[in-house]
Amino acid sequence: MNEIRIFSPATVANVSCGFDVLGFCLDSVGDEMVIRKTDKKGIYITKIEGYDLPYEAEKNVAGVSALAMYADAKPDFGFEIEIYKNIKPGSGVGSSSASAAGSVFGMNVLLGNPYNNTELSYFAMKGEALASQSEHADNIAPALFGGFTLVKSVSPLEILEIPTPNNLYATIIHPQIEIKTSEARAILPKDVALKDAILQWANVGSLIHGLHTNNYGLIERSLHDAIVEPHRSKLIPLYQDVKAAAKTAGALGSGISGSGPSIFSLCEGINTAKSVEQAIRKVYANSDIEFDTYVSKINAEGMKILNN
Ligand SMILES: Nc1ncnc2c1ncn2[C@@H]1O[C@H](COP(=O)(O)OP(=O)(O)OP(=O)(O)O)[C@@H](O)[C@H]1O
Ligand SMILES: N[C@@H](CCO)C(=O)O
Repeated sequence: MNEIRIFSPATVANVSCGFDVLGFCLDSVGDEMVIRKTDKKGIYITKIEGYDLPYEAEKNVAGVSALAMYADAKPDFGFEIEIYKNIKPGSGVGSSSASAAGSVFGMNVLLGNPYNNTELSYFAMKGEALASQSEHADNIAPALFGGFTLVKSVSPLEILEIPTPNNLYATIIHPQIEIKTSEARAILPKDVALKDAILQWANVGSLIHGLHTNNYGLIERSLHDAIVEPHRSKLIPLYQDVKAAAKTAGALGSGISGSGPSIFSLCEGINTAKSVEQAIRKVYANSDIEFDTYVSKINAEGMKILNN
């Protein structure tokens, strides 16, 4: 195989209480990428469609992750990368991660799969760091592993796969503003109060237990963020109104998707997810804010090969 076309999924990071640790994969939105071998050694981004992004490999997250893997693999050929971007950069559903993870996933297949998903996540984090000025894997991991993931540690990198209840859906609303992850990280406090930390790790533990036991009530009671949301929600217009409308329409809970501005709601069943979508659309419909919404099942597979 000398060329591969893939679907590289959008992802939701943090998942309320799990800042920089938890994430899940979406299946209704993602980028497409083509990676092909070339005789010319090195990494070359040869086509970008959808959004205006750098062609220089060192300035594009897809190229940075690819270069990191290339330096380790040392093949006697090069790779060309085409990016067909559907995920708006700065939207909060892992646009940078879809590129960073997709390039190394595609290269790995063309190399005969010498690396596992944790090793691929390591390379992809190098690309993610270009976008967010920090190495975090909570979008990268669900994009590569699929489903829900927990990043146990970054150094050494250890990623845990968490079971996904089969009737869990996500409703996403994306107000058309851009929030760069690097900026949304810069406003966070360096220290947290012990009482908030206790609440946070209690919720992370109970959320994980709820996912393991298909306990939707426990998932609902765990979707709270005492540490990051109070600072970042100020960046998102009508955030509290969206949360309230989603809850009234039956959502288990809502939170900021990644660094925002997208807002996710987790729902039991597709009918509830669609009702929540209708309810939260009304919140922005009465404002001058452009937005889009979608409902997505949790994508248990992650990356998809489109040309095999
Ligand atoms: N291939 C790429 N895809 C997306 N963004 C890229 C890419 N290469 C460089 N960038 C830059 O990375 C930034 C987007 O990453 P950022 O992490 O801020 O947003 P996001 O990934 O969409 O959201 P989040 O990480 O919160 O889910 C933009 O400044 C964009 O110009
Ligand atoms: N955990 C990261 C995810 C960014 O998508 C942050 O919130 O800054």
